[in-house]
Amino acid sequence: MSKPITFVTGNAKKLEELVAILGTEFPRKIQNKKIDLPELQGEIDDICTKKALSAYNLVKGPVLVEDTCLCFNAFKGLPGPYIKWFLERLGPEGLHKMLTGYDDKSAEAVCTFAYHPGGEDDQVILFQGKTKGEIVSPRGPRDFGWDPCFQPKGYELTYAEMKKEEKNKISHRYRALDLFRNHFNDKDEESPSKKLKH
Ligand SMILES: O=P(O)(O)OP(=O)(O)OP(=O)(O)OC[C@H]1O[C@@H](n2cnc3c(O)ncnc32)[C@H](O)[C@@H]1O
Ligand SMILES: [Mg+2]
Repeated sequence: MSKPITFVTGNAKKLEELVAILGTEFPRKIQNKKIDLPELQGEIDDICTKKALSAYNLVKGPVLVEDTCLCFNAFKGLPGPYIKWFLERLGPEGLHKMLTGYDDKSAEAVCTFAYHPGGEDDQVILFQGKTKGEIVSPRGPRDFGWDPCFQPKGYELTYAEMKKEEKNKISHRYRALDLFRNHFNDKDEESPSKKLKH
């Protein structure tokens, strides 16, 4: 029997969505450790790889971490991995106001899971999912991050206004977890979609 995978996150909402998306069919047990790991500056793949390695150093077993970016196209990808600090200071209204003066309100939500299988010589594997959308004036409940100001492309509702099940069918997190799930189901080991060893 394989060891359980410890999902290390300080964010209860991420955990809630992971549990809902993976459902009961996922072949490995996932347990949670609530630690807000330090995140180094840099490009997303490096941030995630280092986050996974620091989680592995704490847990010394299979670990999973996740980092979420919100990338404004008008800002050439920023705030990206720094969205947490922008959101904390400015709120969803402020994120929308940042784009006043720019015609291009398009954005991309990017979720990267980093998995360390837990062995001393193992490498970190990344699974990345992206959902395109637009930054709008906030609408809907305020229980999860920037959900009120992100309206996915092709939808009339913001993530916050959508039913959880609906968000979980199209979200950046769903797409990343779909690759993660396939990795364990051995379906797409050689998939060309982003799955990199670090
Ligand atoms: O402990 P970790 O896993 O790092 O949790 P965190 O809350 O620090 O998360 P990040 O470092 O990935 O920062 C991402 C920011 O975006 C927010 N966020 C993440 N996923 C989101 C989603 O699906 N919808 C809305 N906001 C989200 C989250 O609350 C943070 O403010
Ligand atoms: Mg964080």
